[in-house]
Amino acid sequence: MKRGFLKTAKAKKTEGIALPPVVSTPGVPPKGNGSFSSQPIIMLPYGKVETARPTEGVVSKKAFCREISGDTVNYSDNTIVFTSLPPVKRGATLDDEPDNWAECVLAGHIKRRIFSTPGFPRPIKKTAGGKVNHRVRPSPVGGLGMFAMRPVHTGDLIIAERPLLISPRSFGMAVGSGMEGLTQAEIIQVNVKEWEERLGVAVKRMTDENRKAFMALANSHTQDGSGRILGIIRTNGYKVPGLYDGDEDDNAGAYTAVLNVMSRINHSCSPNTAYNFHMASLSFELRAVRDIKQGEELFTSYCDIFRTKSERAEDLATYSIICACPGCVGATKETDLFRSELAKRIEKIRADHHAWLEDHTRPNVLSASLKLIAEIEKEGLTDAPWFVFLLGMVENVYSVSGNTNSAKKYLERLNNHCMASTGRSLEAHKAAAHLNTLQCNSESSKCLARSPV
Ligand SMILES: C[S@@+](CC[C@H](N)C(=O)[O-])C[C@H]1O[C@@H](n2cnc3c(N)ncnc32)[C@H](O)[C@@H]1O
Repeated sequence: MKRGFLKTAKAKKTEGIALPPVVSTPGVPPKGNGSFSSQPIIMLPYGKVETARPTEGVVSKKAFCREISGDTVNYSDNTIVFTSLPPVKRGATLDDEPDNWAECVLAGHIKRRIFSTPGFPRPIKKTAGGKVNHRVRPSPVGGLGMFAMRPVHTGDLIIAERPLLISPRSFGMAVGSGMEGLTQAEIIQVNVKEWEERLGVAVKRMTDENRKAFMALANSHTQDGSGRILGIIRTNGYKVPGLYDGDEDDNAGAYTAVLNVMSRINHSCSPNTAYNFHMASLSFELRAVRDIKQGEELFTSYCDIFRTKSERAEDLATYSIICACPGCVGATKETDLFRSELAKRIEKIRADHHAWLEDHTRPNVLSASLKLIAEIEKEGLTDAPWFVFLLGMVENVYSVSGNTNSAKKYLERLNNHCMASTGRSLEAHKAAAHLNTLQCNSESSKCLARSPV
């Protein structure tokens, strides 16, 4: 297995270039502390894009790779590192490393961050009883999809998987070096071509098996100038929570992961699963956000589902998806309003609940919470990051009122949903304190966005 790094060459000027908000993309070589936030963002095109003039022969930047040890972490922050994580022995096979490993294109400081995660590299989590809970097969929605092999309950782990590839979501765009006279579209093309070559270094480092799986993934970017690898990343990438250059909420500095199995999951605006990224094991975990029947298709959301149908449609166009999920087919003005105002409604109930906790002569929030839980379930939004608040408040009211049976039932639901949305049980991360720190506003849904990005 080759280990190497590729230094970013100097260009006269660089700008951030990033894909539309919900699409995963390659990334910008970070400056200094790796912040891209001050860089202007240019969205990569999608759909059918006419090529202007051929840009053959125009070179934006020079780059080189050299072999180094996978355990090395003393890079400068703005070195782009090509590495296998967790580190594997040269020539390792999946028999040696059954949990697999990810080929990574990372800024030096990101590799250090991963290495400094307590417990890294942990083995990936196993499903209950080691059972295989999913299957990939043709989907009525389009191409292949993931399906439940057996009934799964809220919070159950469906699959834990290491990515095939982790790479930055944006990349620095050189606008000098012989590119005078080119249009912006042409400069983007030169840079996209160069980025494709760099990504090719990481893909080449994969085992034959992993490379074959990677190259077989869907590509909905065949006509917009993306190379094949970039197209696959844009179609299948998941934003990697916790890995970012600069600000966490700044999509330009985010990283994206492509997975063998989980990248086969299709989109729904009323998803039945949620994903988490577990840094210590460098793996993604997919869990059910409601009970799922055997044979049901599994879905995640590729966009912010707390937006209106037309806003969601705009986001999904970058994947060439015209969504026909029940949430879109049955969309009305009321459901649009329900989705976009959900966070606010929960926040209001939380405020009323706190007031009740201070003064029990005030009305409690039981009926308002139960009503909203039923509405959320009907609209299929149980992966809302704020859903746990409602369950927690119902449990709390029952508990304070001495209704222990109902309190127990809601505590169990709360625990399952906590598991589903955070990957940990309530107890495991002292959730009472932790959950209270989650912001109950639409921003939190964005930063917790679980979709392929
Ligand atoms: C991450 S891949 C999902 C797996 C893909 N179906 C496959 O065959 O590998 C994303 C692509 O799947 C298709 N897709 C996913 N969800 C869809 C949906 N709800 N409706 C139509 N097409 C969808 C689109 O072509 C999209 O670009």
